[in-house]
Amino acid sequence: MVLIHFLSKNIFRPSINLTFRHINTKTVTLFNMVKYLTQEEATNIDVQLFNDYKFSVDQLMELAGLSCAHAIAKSYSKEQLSNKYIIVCCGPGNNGGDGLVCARHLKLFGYCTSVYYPKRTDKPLYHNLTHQCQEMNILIIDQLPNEADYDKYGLIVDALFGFSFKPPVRSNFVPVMDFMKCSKIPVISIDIPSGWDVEKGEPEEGGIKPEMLISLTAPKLCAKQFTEYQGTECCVLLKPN
Ligand SMILES: NC(=O)C1=CN([C@@H]2O[C@H](COP(=O)(O)OP(=O)(O)OC[C@H]3O[C@@H](n4cnc5c(N)ncnc54)[C@H](O)[C@@H]3O)[C@@H](O)[C@H]2O)[C@H](O)CC1
Repeated sequence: MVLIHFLSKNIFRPSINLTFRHINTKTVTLFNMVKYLTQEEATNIDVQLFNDYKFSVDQLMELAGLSCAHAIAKSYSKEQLSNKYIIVCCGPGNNGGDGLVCARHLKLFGYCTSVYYPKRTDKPLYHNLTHQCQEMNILIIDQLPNEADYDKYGLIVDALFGFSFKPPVRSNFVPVMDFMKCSKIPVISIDIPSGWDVEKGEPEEGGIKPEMLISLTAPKLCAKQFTEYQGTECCVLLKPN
């Protein structure tokens, strides 16, 4: 889980106190350190970062995508993936933008990287992020891989929907959701496992089961379905319960 410690007084001041209290025992758990956010709280932090702290979306997205690439590289070595592709599935919102940035940095780290971006957002930021991927020779694919090609892929990065997702998934995204659910290629989700309710978690009918969740800023309530970890690392591999 990657926690990008943005400067939100409301969220992180209590966490800092707790961190100090636990330092002597050497058993700091993430569970005790951070608050799990509701959908509304996550949205409000975003608003606060833009309006009060004057961050731009480009700044935050670059930081988010870079952190995701670091978390992935730390958890899955190039040797382990043995030249298999990482496919980054990008959605229409900022979560998809994080995915495009992440893809660019993964490529810079030397991973074979491709992007599936079915519903491109018609805004300059997204045009630029897509252009940067293309300029870096990242393969942008228009079709999901066929079953026969699944063994060319070592990882799926799920950057389809983040904290603004409202279930159920609309029909045009069902094929990519099915790909992430059924392909057996390990999935890493950025911020929220796509298709999960941000607060209640996996849908009753069964959703994607990411091997790793990268939480941005702070985990959202759905992350309680992952085991918390001990230690002070800000990036660790979590196994689903
Ligand atoms: N402060 C931070 O932590 C930052 C987080 N970032 C990332 O931004 C997302 C949240 O981005 P947002 O644009 O608000 O929304 P999403 O990407 O979650 O998706 C909106 C997008 O999805 C469509 N949509 C919603 N529900 C459905 C549905 N049921 N079916 C189909 N499509 C759906 C909606 O229409 C929009 O088009 C956060 O999670 C982080 O990943 C920022 O990058 C940096 C700051």
